[in-house]
Amino acid sequence: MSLNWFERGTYTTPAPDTPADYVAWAKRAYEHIRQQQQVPVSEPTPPPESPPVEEAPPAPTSFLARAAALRQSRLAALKASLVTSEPAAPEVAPVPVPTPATPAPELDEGFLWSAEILAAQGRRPEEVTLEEINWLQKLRQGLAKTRRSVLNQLKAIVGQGPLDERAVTELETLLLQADVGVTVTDWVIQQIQAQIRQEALPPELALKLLSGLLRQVLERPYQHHAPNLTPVPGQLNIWLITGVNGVGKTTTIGKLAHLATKSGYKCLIAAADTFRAAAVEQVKIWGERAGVGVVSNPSANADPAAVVFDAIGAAQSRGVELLLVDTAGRLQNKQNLMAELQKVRRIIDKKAVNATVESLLVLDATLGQNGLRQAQVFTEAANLTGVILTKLDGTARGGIALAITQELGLPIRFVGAGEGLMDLRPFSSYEFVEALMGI
Ligand SMILES: Nc1nc2c(ncn2[C@@H]2O[C@H](COP(=O)(O)OP(=O)(O)OP(=O)(O)O)[C@@H](O)[C@H]2O)c(=O)[nH]1
Repeated sequence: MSLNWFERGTYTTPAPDTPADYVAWAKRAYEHIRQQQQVPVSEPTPPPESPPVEEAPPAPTSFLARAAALRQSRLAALKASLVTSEPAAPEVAPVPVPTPATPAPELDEGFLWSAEILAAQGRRPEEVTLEEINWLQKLRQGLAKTRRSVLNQLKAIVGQGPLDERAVTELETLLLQADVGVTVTDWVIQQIQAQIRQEALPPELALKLLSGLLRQVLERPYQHHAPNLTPVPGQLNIWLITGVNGVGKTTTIGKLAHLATKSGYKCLIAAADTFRAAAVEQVKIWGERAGVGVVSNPSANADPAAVVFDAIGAAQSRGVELLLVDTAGRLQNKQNLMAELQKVRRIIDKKAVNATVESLLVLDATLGQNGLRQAQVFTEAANLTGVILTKLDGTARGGIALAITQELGLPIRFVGAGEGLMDLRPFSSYEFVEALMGI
């Protein structure tokens, strides 16, 4: 099977020890990606005229400035080493360079940051793909608003030195502003206070402590749910995709279908949001983009359960492994919504006895705490097993991810950070917190 894009995997390679090792790792990953693209490594990185580090920027004083300067110097070292280790340009007639499927990677600060995140998780540079690097950069850019509006101030507080009571109060305000929610904020503050009562924390350790606490909150649902959500190959998996209209359900189904086909799964979509005719048309367009068939019923206001019935039949006869079911999301009438989702569920349980069923709620991150209230309704109606958080690219409320895991007790399974086919990936608490807090 090809690379499984649903798997987060646990990697065993030890993370690099020193900053220099991280640079070497990034260099190998960069060269590996360039080789995969069959583009000569030589042309895009002109030697720095004079190493940027030696251009004597004003002496950084704060912890944040020092960290940024350190990253810049690593980047300069990485570029320089790439240039010096190149073979001489071959003296052969130019061979037409195949057009790469995706543009050549930029060896920039974003690449280095992404490489560090992958290396720290025990990945090997030879396994890394450009899509992963691009995704991490996208996630980091997506969370930039949250980071800038709130968390940069937050880091400045913990980065200034030992935390006093005033700093703790400021921390509290900032976490609430990021839509982290009262419960999580209280818990984080309690933990931090317990720690600073014992010792004054240097800035680096205070930041680490904070990141660790945020990760703990995001990972709490794994006590009751598996940490990964991967379709079981060779059997039918049915994922019910629920959520209010406009949160990005259809787009998400298209993106999931794309991940599935890329990973080698046989995938099918059931257009069971029959309430709006346009919804069926939209889902068909996404199905086409992802190269996945769509089962629908052309008659107006067709019974969604009947569409699901037909789709299960088609899935079983075609050996489909992942059936994605688009459901209606109107909330005007909770009873109807509940009855409809329950009917769909009954059909699945009857007709696909052995299928692995997931019920995933799509939430729009830009709605912040309001999204959580919608979620309560679906929790009652749809027997939810996880959440997909969309539109992280357009919000300063990225902290809502923490409120979701805390308040709903459900794992975040995927995050969306853009409108393109590739802009959705399985959730990783490590990557999320690094993108949120990353310097
Ligand atoms: N910026 C951004 N936009 C997104 C994302 N996901 C979806 N969208 C946009 O959100 C809008 C609504 O997306 P849909 O997929 O149609 O939402 P829906 O929940 O299916 O809504 P209905 O079709 O009305 O049921 C579209 O313009 C999408 O392009 C995301 O991760 N980031």
